[in-house]
Amino acid sequence: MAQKGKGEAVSPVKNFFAGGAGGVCLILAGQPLDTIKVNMQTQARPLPGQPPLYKNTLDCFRKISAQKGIHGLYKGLGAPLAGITPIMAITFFGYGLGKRLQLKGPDDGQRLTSPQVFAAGMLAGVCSTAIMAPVERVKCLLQVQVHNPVVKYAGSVDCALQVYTERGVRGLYKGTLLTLLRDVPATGMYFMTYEWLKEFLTPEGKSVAQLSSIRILLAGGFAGVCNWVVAIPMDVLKSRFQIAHEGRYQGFADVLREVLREEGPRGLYKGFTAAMLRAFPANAACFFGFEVSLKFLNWLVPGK
Ligand SMILES: CC(=O)O[C@H](CC(=O)[O-])C[N+](C)(C)C
Repeated sequence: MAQKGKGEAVSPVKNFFAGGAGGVCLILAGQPLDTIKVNMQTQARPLPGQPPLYKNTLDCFRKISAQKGIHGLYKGLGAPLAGITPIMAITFFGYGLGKRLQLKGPDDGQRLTSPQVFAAGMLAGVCSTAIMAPVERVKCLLQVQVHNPVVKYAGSVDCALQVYTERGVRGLYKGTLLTLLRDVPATGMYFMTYEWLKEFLTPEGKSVAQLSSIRILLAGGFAGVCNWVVAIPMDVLKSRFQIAHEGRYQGFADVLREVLREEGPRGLYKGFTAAMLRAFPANAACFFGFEVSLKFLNWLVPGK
């Protein structure tokens, strides 16, 4: 494909702050559908002859909002807001670092190829897992408690403290391998799709840096969808593993076996619709927030 303009200068530090702002936008736009996704993925198997608790995404939305109000859909918001902001900051930092490591200099004008962008994205996935794993653990525990009659956790901090008191740091980091397996390839896909689409959507004779807001939203939205197409099977296993009682599974192979035995390969795509419905607006908002913040930072502190 023809190169549309020079490669932009990359500053991992500016990426860090702009990524944090993108993370806030992502959560505000995507949290209700994330709650639905996790509840769909983790609902108990119905007894023979009984209907499932949630028949589909819409049914899950109706039941949770009828039971707990719209507030119920924002349950566990504290943890992702406090967690996703640094996660996205680190993700974009790792991505910037991955790009910088492959460039000759911070603004050498070279554009990275798609595999190089994918590699930078994978590095971002490794970096973000350090925070992503415990944040996802707390978030999943809180989200599934929505349909429990007994409220065990009063909120994100209480949940993190209880898990820490009962199981220590290992308890908080339960599901780290699955988080890595989910996010390393998915984050590669995320950034590769975004950069490719930005280039694709740039009109001939224009530079990628001049891309309109609507096209940034489109590229970001589709990047989120592609992230989840790759991530969802591992996400199903991760969510189940992270909410399971101690000793229920020996490892993730156990969870995989159980899902395949009980539900077949379709079970690995549970919550797919909710994940996709959330992915587009959440990531469109995220990349838009990121690009606007980066422009602002470049105006505030020109250069690297
Ligand atoms: C799983 C996750 O958090 O995905 C992020 C986007 C989203 O929809 O939440 C992207 N990324 C994995 C790159 C952080």
